[in-house]
Amino acid sequence: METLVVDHPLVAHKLTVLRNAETDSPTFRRLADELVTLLAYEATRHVRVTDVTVETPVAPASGVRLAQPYPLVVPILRAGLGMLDGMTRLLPTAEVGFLGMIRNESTLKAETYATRLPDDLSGRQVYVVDPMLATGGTLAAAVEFLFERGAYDVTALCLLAAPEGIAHMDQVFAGSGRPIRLVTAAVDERLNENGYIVPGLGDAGDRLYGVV
Ligand SMILES: O=P(O)(O)OC[C@H]1O[C@H](OP(=O)(O)OP(=O)(O)O)[C@H](O)[C@@H]1O
Ligand SMILES: O=c1cc[nH]c(=O)[nH]1
Ligand SMILES: [Mg+2]
Repeated sequence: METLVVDHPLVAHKLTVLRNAETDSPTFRRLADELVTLLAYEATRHVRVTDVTVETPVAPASGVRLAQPYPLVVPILRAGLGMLDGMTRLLPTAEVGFLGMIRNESTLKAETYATRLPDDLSGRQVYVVDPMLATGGTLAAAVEFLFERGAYDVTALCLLAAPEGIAHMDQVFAGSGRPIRLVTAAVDERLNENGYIVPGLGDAGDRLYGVV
């Protein structure tokens, strides 16, 4: 998996506030939204465009516009919803599909409880948004699902990633031949015995939406 850690002082600043256990939920939501827009700028570097010519008030100018079919953005519920608006702000013509997944906190295995995606993703560029890549079980299952439906490539935007999760993705998709990219604000040290990212930011879903 091609991994890009966005190295920028504004990203580092916002991430530091997100990590702080004293940051309240409204601030956490706002900063997650701001951060994803900064990550999305890098994550869309490979978005497909077609050449066009427009008439400026002065002369013809060569340019580009987003190619069709437009990209598909897939938030992984629940925490990924906190990154959806920031993503569609940058890609307003994108379609949105939904994957509901939850990690069983005893086994750390991902379970899928909802899918609302186009049946045929042939040729589509897909952007998966989920704040946390921990063991990698959730993202691997999501990417497998998207490839089964024909996705052309998948770019994951995660606020934080663990080395174990990146290694898991590399192992699962070794030799798959399909482009998979990760854009993240930081790769942290490790996972703890409960599968939480260290130092991390805690449970992203709970910090966005409360403990349910
Ligand atoms: O890499 P993994 O070990 O699979 O863990 C990462 C997953 O855990 C979190 O979701 P969670 O299962 O807590 O669901 P939630 O969004 O409803 O809180 C996170 O948003 C990822 O989806
Ligand atoms: O640190 C972690 C790991 C998985 N899910 C989270 O929300 N946080
Ligand atoms: Mg959670």
